[in-house]
Amino acid sequence: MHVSIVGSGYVGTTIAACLADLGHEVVNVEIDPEIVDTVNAGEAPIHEPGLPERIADHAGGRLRATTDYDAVCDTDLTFLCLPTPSAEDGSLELDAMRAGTQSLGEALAERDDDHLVVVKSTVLPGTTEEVVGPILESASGRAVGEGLELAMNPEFLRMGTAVSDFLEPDKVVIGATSDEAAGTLRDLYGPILEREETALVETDVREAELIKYANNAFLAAKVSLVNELGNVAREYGADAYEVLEAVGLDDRISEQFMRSGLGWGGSCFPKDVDALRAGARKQGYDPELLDAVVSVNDDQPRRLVDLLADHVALEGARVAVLGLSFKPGTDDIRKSRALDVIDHLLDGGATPVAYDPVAIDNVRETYPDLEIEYADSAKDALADADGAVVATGWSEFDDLSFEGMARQVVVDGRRIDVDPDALEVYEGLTW
Ligand SMILES: NC(=O)c1ccc[n+]([C@@H]2O[C@H](COP(=O)([O-])OP(=O)(O)OC[C@H]3O[C@@H](n4cnc5c(N)ncnc54)[C@H](O)[C@@H]3O)[C@@H](O)[C@H]2O)c1
Ligand SMILES: O=c1ccn([C@@H]2O[C@H](COP(=O)(O)OP(=O)(O)O[C@H]3O[C@H](CO)[C@@H](O)[C@H](O)[C@H]3O)[C@@H](O)[C@H]2O)c(=O)[nH]1
Repeated sequence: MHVSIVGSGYVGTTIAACLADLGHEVVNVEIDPEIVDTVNAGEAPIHEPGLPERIADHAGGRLRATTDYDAVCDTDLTFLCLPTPSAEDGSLELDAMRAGTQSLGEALAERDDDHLVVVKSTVLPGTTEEVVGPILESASGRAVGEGLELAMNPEFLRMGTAVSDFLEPDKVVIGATSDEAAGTLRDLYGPILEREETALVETDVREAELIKYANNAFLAAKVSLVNELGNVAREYGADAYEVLEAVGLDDRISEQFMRSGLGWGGSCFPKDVDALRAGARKQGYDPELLDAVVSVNDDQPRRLVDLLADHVALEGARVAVLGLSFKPGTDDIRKSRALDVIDHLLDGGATPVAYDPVAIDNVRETYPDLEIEYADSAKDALADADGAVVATGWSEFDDLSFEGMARQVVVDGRRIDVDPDALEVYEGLTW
């Protein structure tokens, strides 16, 4: 099929390369010309395992990128992979969705062929039918249901494993306004749906929209619960990892998402839980449990720095910060807990010396005024440091040598593999 994808960020670029891999002709429509040039040069604009080789294989062939919305006219369907960030008050902000939908609608006005528009972005119930649909209709002069179809198809891929998550998902959720729209998506995902492990969920648009938020809220809540249990375990002098490993053997609970420590960050959980909380309040419901999920999470970085401060006077201390990305395997630093750790260290008067294998440039560009030092390796970050905090669980931190530190005081928010007996102080946040 011929597919256009509006927005070539983490999701749009990944699914474009994967759909090209499945044999579709794909064009990314993106406002950032630098991203467009990068994709057309056969390179990945983000760090994501499996993506560079796919873009290199298909760019100039089944995959291209452009800033020109007219490209959608040569395609059968368009995915909207636009950002849906939080506004100041945590509510869902739809400016980019509105602007992108308007441009898409204007482009589609030029053609009267059948076209399916699929909302891939995470949006609250009602957004697809009450915001996207009407903008499309007014900008295109066409009516939804009359050759212009609308669907919502949330995405569950994770950063760091985005390619395999997309190609080998647990489920594909299709919320369509017509059988025709659902059928087009079933055809598009043919090889993915043929896998025995892929469940197909066909539902109404509103349910599809909410499934995505419920999924993320559930996972974020699980990690916050695990962190609360971890904090309690530590007070009892018990190892939360041993406790939760046993708990996870219960099929009803599962072993996944059981890593306690510094908590959840990233481009999705924080904004999606906030949007759901704000949305629920707007509907007249007070989401007390979700509020607690956030406050437990918000406290973990401070707890980690307090733990360090039990052993090292922060004022004037040189502190190695190991890891900056919000999780291993990605250069994404959005709402990374490492940044909160850095803020607390700075508040305490310490000098953070940060190292990350792939995310340093993103931090430098995003926070040019951040008064920290950067190191080219973990070894360099640790050199002469009075203490170290582990903020992201990159595997290269396992079995790291802490030699060269002024004092071998290590506090760990991610449970890396270390030999505690080889260190002056080793403290785990929840063990
Ligand atoms: N990142 C994830 O892991 C993930 C997973 C599932 C769902 N989602 C959801 O997918 C959506 C996109 O997320 P993302 O992480 O890819 O965002 P992103 O910020 O990485 O990418 C969005 C892209 O859209 C481009 N853009 C903005 N306005 C545009 C316009 N008017 N026309 C064309 N391009 C425009 C931006 O330049 C950017 O490259 C969000 O709703 C997010 O919640 C993200
Ligand atoms: O046991 C765990 C598992 C995760 N995390 C943290 O939780 C955050 C999110 O991790 P993960 O879910 O693996 O990464 P994301 O790429 O943010 O993916 C989530 O957000 C995406 C965007 O909505 C969804 O598509 C995915 O299904 C959902 O897992 C990260 O900070 C992790 O460090 C923990 O602290 N402990």
